[in-house]
Amino acid sequence: MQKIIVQGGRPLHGDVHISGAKNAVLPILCATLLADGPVEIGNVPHLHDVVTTVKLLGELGAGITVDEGTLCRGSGITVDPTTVHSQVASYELVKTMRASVLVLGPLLAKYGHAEVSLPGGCAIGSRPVDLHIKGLQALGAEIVVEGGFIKARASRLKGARHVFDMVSVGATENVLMAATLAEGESVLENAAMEPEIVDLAECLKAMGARIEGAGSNRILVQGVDRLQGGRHDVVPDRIETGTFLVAGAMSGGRITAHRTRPDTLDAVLDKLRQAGADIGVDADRITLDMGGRRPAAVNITTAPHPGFPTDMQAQFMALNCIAEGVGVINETIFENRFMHVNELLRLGADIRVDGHTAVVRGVPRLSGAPVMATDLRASASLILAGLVADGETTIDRIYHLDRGYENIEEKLSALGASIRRVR
Ligand SMILES: CC(=O)N[C@H]1[C@@H](OP(=O)(O)OP(=O)(O)OC[C@H]2O[C@@H](n3ccc(=O)[nH]c3=O)[C@H](O)[C@@H]2O)O[C@H](CO)[C@@H](O)[C@@H]1O
Ligand SMILES: C=C(OP(=O)(O)O)C(=O)O
Repeated sequence: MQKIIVQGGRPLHGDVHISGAKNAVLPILCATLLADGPVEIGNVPHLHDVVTTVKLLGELGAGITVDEGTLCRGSGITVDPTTVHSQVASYELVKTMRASVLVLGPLLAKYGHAEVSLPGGCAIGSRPVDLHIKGLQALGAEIVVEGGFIKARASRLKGARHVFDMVSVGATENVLMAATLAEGESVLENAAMEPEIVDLAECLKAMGARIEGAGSNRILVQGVDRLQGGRHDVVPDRIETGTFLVAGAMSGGRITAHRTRPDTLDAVLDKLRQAGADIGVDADRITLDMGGRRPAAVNITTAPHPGFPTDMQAQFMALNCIAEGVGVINETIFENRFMHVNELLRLGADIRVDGHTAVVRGVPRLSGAPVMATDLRASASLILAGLVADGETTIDRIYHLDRGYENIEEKLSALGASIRRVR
């Protein structure tokens, strides 16, 4: 089992290059199933979740070509869906990565049937898929849940107006992908507005889909008979960007994140400014300068985009742990996303949890200790805390981290952190 060892106390300075977004590339890889020809995807991050998705597409029969380093940004993956011969996504793969459920809409729309294992819950919450199912049913699919599988059929999906009961990123993605090949017009109301939805829509449009309004809560899709191959570069990862900026802020340093998209990070940048950081923004660059200051505690309530992202909650919890003052964090998206609290307590943090609310009283110093990663962003928060703790912090179970951060140790080392992976 691999571990990460961090020696705390070094301010971070310098430049970091941001990778393509995990939460954009996974739906985009699934969307390639809709095409009648090869789809080339650029700026693909090297992540375990990407490997799992590629494995799933391979199991369905798609041809996969990986072009390492042939593109100036990230690597490229070409998916040729013309050889797909199976419409069944097995439990073995879906259970390791819930984004696999995003093959449901594309397979159903393209082949008229699909069987996808129910993803089940995960450490951060129960994560149901009823909204995905209801949205596809609105397009005319017949769906039963049987033997742990979602079994869907439709001779051809039919465009419809559908209002999502609540904002769901995954359900919006699944239904949006399915609607591209449905007959006639679909109107998706109360749609999620995340930048990853916009990126998915851009990729679908490059394949010939007719979509308007992605990024707003009302998406219009004119169904087409077929989608062709195309090419698309994945949007930079706003959560990776935010994680590095928080690391800079906690350490009192100055860092510049390159190849990012500041316009996807408004809520996070606002909170960093409130914490006392000077933030400079360019078209594809963000510079954070803390000038050696200790951050001020910030209050946070997670919400669908453009609200504060749940995927940045754990990292800001780490910031509040060493901030001046008291920060109150409300988690409204996932019922169990405070798994990092007990580990942060082991480092000397002062946190009290009551239901969905955590009250964090900043302490001047944390002290290094062995801790255990429980999920992806919890792992990131423990690294951030370790970077400013006295002495050594050892983080166990870091396989969670490899799902969503490309070369995090190398990137942090280049900024001056003392961090290494041991096997
Ligand atoms: C709105 C939101 O912030 N979504 C986050 C969610 O996306 P992800 O797509 O995983 O989750 P959803 O956006 O679908 O979930 C939002 C909420 O809706 C509920 N729900 C969802 C689907 C469904 O069929 N039924 C149902 O009740 C969920 O339990 C949750 O409380 O996790 C991702 C990974 O952390 C984040 O990148 C997304 O920003
Ligand atoms: C929890 C996350 O991802 P997933 O939905 O893939 O588990 C995340 O990106 O923070």
